[in-house]
Amino acid sequence: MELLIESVGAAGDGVAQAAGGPVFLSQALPGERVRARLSGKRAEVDAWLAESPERVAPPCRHFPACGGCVLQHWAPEPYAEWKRGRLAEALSRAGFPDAPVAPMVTTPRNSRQRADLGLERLPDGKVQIGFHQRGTTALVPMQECHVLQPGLVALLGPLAEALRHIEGLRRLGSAVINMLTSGPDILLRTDAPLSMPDRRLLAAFATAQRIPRIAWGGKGGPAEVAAQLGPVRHLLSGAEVVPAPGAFLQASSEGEAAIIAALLEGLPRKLPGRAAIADLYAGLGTLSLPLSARARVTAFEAVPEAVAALGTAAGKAGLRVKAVRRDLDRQPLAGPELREFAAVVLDPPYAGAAEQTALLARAGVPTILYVSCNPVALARDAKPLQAAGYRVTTAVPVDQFLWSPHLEAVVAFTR
Ligand SMILES: C[S@@+](CC[C@H](N)C(=O)[O-])C[C@H]1O[C@@H](n2cnc3c(N)ncnc32)[C@H](O)[C@@H]1O
Repeated sequence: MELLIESVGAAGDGVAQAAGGPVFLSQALPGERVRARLSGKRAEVDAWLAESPERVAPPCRHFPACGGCVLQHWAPEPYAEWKRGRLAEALSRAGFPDAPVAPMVTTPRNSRQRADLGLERLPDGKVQIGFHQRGTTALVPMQECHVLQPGLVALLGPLAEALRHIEGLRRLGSAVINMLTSGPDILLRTDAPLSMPDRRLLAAFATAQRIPRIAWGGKGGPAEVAAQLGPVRHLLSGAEVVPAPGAFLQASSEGEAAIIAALLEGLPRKLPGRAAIADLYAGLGTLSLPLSARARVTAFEAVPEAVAALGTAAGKAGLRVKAVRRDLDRQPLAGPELREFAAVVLDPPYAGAAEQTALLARAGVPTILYVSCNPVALARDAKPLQAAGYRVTTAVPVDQFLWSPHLEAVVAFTR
């Protein structure tokens, strides 16, 4: 059948209307006409009858097989406007149709400082490293990448070669690589324990590649250091933090700076002298540390290693940040304990923070700064704020994950 693509959906696919309702087509752009075969809710393109003038040549040889990027074929301006529109739509769904959504802050190519990659041993013993194919568990072995930092990509060939000789990797594993101030920091997870020769091999690899630390863990288990050649440190707004292996970092330092700038912009110009800010889901303190320039900060986070790292970093730098371990799903901040805060920043994981936001709304915290990586959760979590009389004063979309459908946003709600 012939289809006209009307829009791009939340997952980055073109959307057309067929007799039975909307159908989704990979790599199709608004205004394009295609001849396609229907397969459930999806359609496979047989022929492109009219192409969009917004179509561009994807820069990466792995596109579209690699699941890391789905929108490399779209020109930067309409792509940016589409992402901005997703934030406007999410806020509109929450009851804020007139929210002042800023233009999207873009992040450069080759700027991502953190990658979570798959590992797979092939029948011939070689090891492949890469992102997964979209919607499958199959790996696309990475030879180039236009979103990750070049230094990170350059490590992958030598890492695959070293892992070839590691007995602890039987078939499948993963590697989180954080590009820290002190150099690459690698957390390997494999399907068998490391042997002594494995540890020696990893130490030799770390020496050859100047990698201060390689850690290892089983699937989902605790991580242990497998090779440590030097100190590990990372600068966050000028403060020196020692992240645990695999620790959460914002995807790029440019995106991190944009989020911090949007937060500082969203805070009231004048905070009372004794004012305090709460930073919920604080991680290593990426946001708490710069916020402490405006007021004292209490940072709440579930992961004990992150709480310890932030507490130590703030103490050493003499910053007014108190780090508190707390599982905010089990024990969200509520009622009287919220009264001391002039502003609350929250940066929850993908699932959002439904209960916590409802409690913030009920407590009437004057300023709530929501850092979201999921517009669907944001739309849901912002509803109680609308019902409690909050308005959106600033809303900044940040393209932390270039060419993916993921959207990061910083939204200021005030009352
Ligand atoms: C999106 S990250 C943000 C981290 C930090 N704000 C930053 O900018 O680097 C979400 C953080 O929430 C933490 N987290 C996840 N579930 C949590 C929970 N139930 N209670 C408290 N923190 C949680 C994670 O450990 C992670 O550090």
